[in-house]
Amino acid sequence: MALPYLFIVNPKSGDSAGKNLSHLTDFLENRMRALGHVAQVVITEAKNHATEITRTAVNSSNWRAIVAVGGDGTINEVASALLHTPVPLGIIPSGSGNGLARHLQIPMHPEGAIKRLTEGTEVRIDSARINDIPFFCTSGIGFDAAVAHHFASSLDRGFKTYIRYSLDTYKKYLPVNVAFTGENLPTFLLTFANAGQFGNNAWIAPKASVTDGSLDLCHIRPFPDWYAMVLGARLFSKSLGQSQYATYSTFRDLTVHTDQLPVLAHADGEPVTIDTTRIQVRCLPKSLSVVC
Ligand SMILES: Nc1ncnc2c1ncn2[C@@H]1O[C@H](COP(=O)(O)OP(=O)(O)OP(=O)(O)O)[C@@H](O)[C@H]1O
Repeated sequence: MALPYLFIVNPKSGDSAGKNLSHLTDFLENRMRALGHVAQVVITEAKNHATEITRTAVNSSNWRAIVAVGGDGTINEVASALLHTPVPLGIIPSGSGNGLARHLQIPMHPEGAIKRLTEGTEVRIDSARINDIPFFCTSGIGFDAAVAHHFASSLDRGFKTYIRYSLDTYKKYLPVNVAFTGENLPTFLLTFANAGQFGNNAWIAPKASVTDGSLDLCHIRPFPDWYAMVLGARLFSKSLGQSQYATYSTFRDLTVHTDQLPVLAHADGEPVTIDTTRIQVRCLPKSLSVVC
């Protein structure tokens, strides 16, 4: 008999305050059954629960795929437990930004995402770590981390909330000094990108590839206030590489020093606080299978 799929649903992701969970569960089970597959659906009860569910599932059964139904935070929790295993990750995007799903061109609509899940191919992609914290899409210190920390305090999610919190953070934000590759630079933002976007088609590293065995480094130095709109426009038109304030390179292993403790960082949009001034970021080539 064909192996079953396990769907792990985050009820708190995206614009999901009023998400009808029994409707979603029925939809996933019925749609999969109609396509001739067996599906089991589990709903998370707290932060990090998805990692626990995945770890137990991988150790106790064989699965065709374990599917994160949520945003980049949910993917991070599921994928962390699938690293270096043969079990592939599936994605049904239902987060606020869905950066990795968009990068992989997985349809945003559940119907299309299920079709991709059942008909797509398995690809071995890179993952990464900031210190010992795994990430799959982007991580960073500076402005994007400040937004992630601010956003985490919000009860609302979704794209509009991201924009509101980004503008709010910008008004109070002060650039930091960061040392990397032998230079100490005033920094608005320093992003480590496995995939190309933060989510919502905000392309921070348009040339990033999840299969090239390296991460893209995007450094944006402080800019005058009038330039913020230009930067925003460039972010959403995939042309940040043409900005005079942005510098790009690629790396496999990078050491970053900052004099601000604790360091506010993010991993896939989830706020992370680091207690060391020395930060190590490294790529783990081909460490995760994804159906896409
Ligand atoms: N049952 C739950 N109760 C509360 N929080 C949860 C639960 N399940 C998961 N979470 C947390 O919800 C947070 C948000 O999840 P996720 O990142 O998937 O959605 P999002 O932030 O709306 O989307 P994106 O990351 O794509 O912008 C994560 O930090 C995750 O750990």
